[in-house]
Amino acid sequence: MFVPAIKGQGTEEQQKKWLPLAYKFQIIGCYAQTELGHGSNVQGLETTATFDPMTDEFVIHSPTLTSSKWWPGGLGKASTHAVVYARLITEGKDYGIHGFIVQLRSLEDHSPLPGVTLGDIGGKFGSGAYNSMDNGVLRFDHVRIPRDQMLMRLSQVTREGKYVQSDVPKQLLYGTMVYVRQSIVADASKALSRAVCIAVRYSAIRKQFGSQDGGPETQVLNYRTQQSRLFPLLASAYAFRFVGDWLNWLYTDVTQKLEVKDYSTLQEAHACTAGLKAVTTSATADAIEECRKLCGGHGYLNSSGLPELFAVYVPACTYEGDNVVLLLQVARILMKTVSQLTSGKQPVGTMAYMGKVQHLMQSKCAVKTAEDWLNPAFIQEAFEARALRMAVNCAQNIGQASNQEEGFYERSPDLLEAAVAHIQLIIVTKFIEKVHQDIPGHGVKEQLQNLCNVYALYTLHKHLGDFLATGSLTPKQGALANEQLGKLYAQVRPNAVALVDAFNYTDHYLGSVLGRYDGNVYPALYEEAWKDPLNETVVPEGYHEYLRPLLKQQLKLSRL
Ligand SMILES: CC/C=C\C/C=C\C/C=C\C/C=C\C=C\C(=O)SCCNC(=O)CCNC(=O)[C@H](O)C(C)(C)COP(=O)(O)OP(=O)(O)OC[C@H]1O[C@@H](n2cnc3c(N)ncnc32)[C@H](O)[C@@H]1OP(=O)(O)O
Ligand SMILES: Cc1cc2nc3c(=O)[nH]c(=O)nc-3n(C[C@H](O)[C@H](O)[C@H](O)COP(=O)(O)OP(=O)(O)OC[C@H]3O[C@@H](n4cnc5c(N)ncnc54)[C@H](O)[C@@H]3O)c2cc1C
Repeated sequence: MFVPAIKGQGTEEQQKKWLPLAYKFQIIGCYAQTELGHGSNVQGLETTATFDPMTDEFVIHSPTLTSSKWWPGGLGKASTHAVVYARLITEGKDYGIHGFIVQLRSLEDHSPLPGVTLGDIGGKFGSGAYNSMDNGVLRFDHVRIPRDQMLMRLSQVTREGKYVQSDVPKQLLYGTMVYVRQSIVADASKALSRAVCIAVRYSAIRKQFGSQDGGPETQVLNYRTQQSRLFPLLASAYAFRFVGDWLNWLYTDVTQKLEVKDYSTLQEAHACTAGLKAVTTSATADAIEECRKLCGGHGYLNSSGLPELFAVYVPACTYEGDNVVLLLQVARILMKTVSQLTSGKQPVGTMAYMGKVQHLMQSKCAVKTAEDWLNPAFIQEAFEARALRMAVNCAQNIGQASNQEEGFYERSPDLLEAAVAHIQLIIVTKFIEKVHQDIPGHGVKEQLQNLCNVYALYTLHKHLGDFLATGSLTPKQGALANEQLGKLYAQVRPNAVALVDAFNYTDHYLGSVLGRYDGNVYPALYEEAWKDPLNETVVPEGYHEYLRPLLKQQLKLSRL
C-alpha cells in the first residue's frame, strides 16, 4: 500500500524519487493511516503535521495516546518508512488529512530514529495465523521532515506556508483504499475456492450410512443437505471470480480516466469497490466456516487447512474498511441516485437499472414454472426490482424524517440491506454476462450456466423476504425458484469434483490432507497425526509429576 499511495498521491517528481527505492527494497514502506482511536473515521485521525516556515519542514507529532498509529502491516519491525496520514496544519489552520512520507528507522542499523517509538501490537486471532505480520504501533515526538515529503499531487503547501488545493477531487486521498479493495474481491474468490475445493473433494470420498443390506455406504456429497450447503458456495467462488475480473477492468478504466482528469466514474468505482469488497468478504468468511462444518470432525484439524484459512481470512471483513461502514457508503450513493431520478438525470454504470424506475416499481414477475427460472431475463428483472424498490422505500422513509442525516441514521439497518441487494444484483449481472460470452471447452458453458443459476436462485431463496416484502415476487414464484434450485444441484453433482479441480490448486498450495487431489485421505490423516509433538513420547510429560500421584492417591482411597 506504500507504493500505490505514492503512485496515487505523489507528484511525478516524488514518484521518481521514492518508487525506485521501494521497488529495489532499498527502503521498506507501510501504510500508516489507522490509529488507536480512529480507523473507519479517517477524518477523525489525530496525528498532526504542522508546517514550520522557519525551517521549511513539517513537524509530525502524536498529541494523544489515541493518536498512536495502530495496525499498519509491516510497521512493527520491518518498515524503514511509512506513508503517514496526518492533520495538515499551516498558518494556524487545520486543513484535514493528508499523506506524508516519513522515515522511521535508520538505514544503517534499523534502529528507530529520534522521536520515533515503534513496536508490534501483539498476538492476533487464531493459532498465530496472522502473527507472521508485524502489525505495529507508532508514535511521534515532534519529528521533523522536509516539506517535499508531503504527498503533493492533490494539494500543496508553498515555501511560505500557503495551502493550495489542486483541481483534483479531494477523494483521491482515498484512492489507495479503492485499489486494495478491488484486489480484495479477487482475493475473496481465491480463498473461497480453496475452502470449497477441500470440502467438495472430501465430501466425495467421505461415506456415512447407506444401504441397510451391508452394501457400500453413501458418499456424503450425495446427500441433498450437503449439496444445498456446498454447491451455492461453489457457485459463489465462480461468481466472485467473474465479478472480480470485471471490477479490475472498472478500476483500470477509472485510473486511465483519472490520467486525463476525467472524474466521471470516481463515484461508481468507490461504490463498486466498497460494496463488492464488503459482500464478497463477508460471504467468504462465512463460507470458509461452513466448509469446515461440511467436513465434520476432521474439518477442525489444522491438517485440514481450514482453521488456518479461516483465521487468516476473516480480518478481510475489517481491514480496508469495516464492511458495514463500506456498505453505508454504497447506501449514501444509492440515496443520492434515487434523489436525482426525479430531476431526469439518467443513472449510469451499475446504477443504470434505476433509470427504469417507472417499469421496475410496478413490474410483475412473469415466472410460472420452475424452468422459467432458468431464463436470465426473469432473474435479472427480479433482482433489479428488489434492489430498486428497497432503495426507493428507504428514500421515502428518510424523506419523512426531520432531516436527511437523522433519517439516514435512523434507517441505516434498512439501508444496509438495500446496499447488499444492489451489490448482489451486480454480482448476478456480471455472472449472466460472463456465461453469455463465448466460452471454450466442451460442456464448460453449460456448467457455468448451472452455477450462475445456482448462485442467483440460492441468493434469491436466502433473501426471499426482500423479494416478497417489495412485491417483486409472489410466494409461489419463490417456491418455484427453490424447486428449480434442487434440480440444479442434481445437475451440478456429477461435475462437482471437476469444477473444483478446475481451480488447479496443487496439494502444497491447498495445504489440506482432506483436499488431496488423489483423495487418499485416511492414510494421510493417520500419518499426519504422528507428526504431532505430543506423540514424541509414549508416556506424556507430567505423568510422574501430576497423574501418577493422583492415580496412586485415588487407589489408596479406594482400598480404605
Ligand atoms: C496490494 C493489495 C493486494 C491484495 C490485497 C489483499 C489483501 C490485503 C491484505 C491485508 C490487509 C492489508 C492492509 C490493510 C490496510 C488497511 O486496512 S488501510 C486502512 C483502511 N481504512 C479504511 O478503509 C477506512 C474506512 N473508512 C472510510 O473509507 C470512510 O467511510 C471514509 C470514506 C474515509 C469516510 O469519508 P468521509 O469522512 O470523508 O465521509 P463521507 O462524507 O462519507 O465521504 C465524503 C465524500 O467522499 C466520497 N468518498 C469516500 N470514500 C471514497 C473513496 N474511497 N473513493 C472515492 N470517493 C470516496 C464519498 O462518497 C463522499 O462523496 P460525496 O457524497 O459526493 O461528498
Ligand atoms: C489484519 C489487519 C490489518 C490491517 N492493516 C492496516 C494497515 O496496513 N494500515 C492501516 O492504516 N490500517 C490497517 N488496519 C486497520 C483497519 O483498516 C481498521 O481496523 C478498519 O478500517 C476498521 O476500522 P476500526 O478498527 O476503526 O473499526 P470501527 O469503525 O471502530 O468498527 C467498530 C464497529 O463500529 C461500527 N461503525 C463504525 N462507524 C460506523 C458508522 N458510521 N455507522 C455504523 N456503524 C459504524 C463498525 O461497523 C463496527 O461494527 C488493519 C486491520 C487489521 C485487522
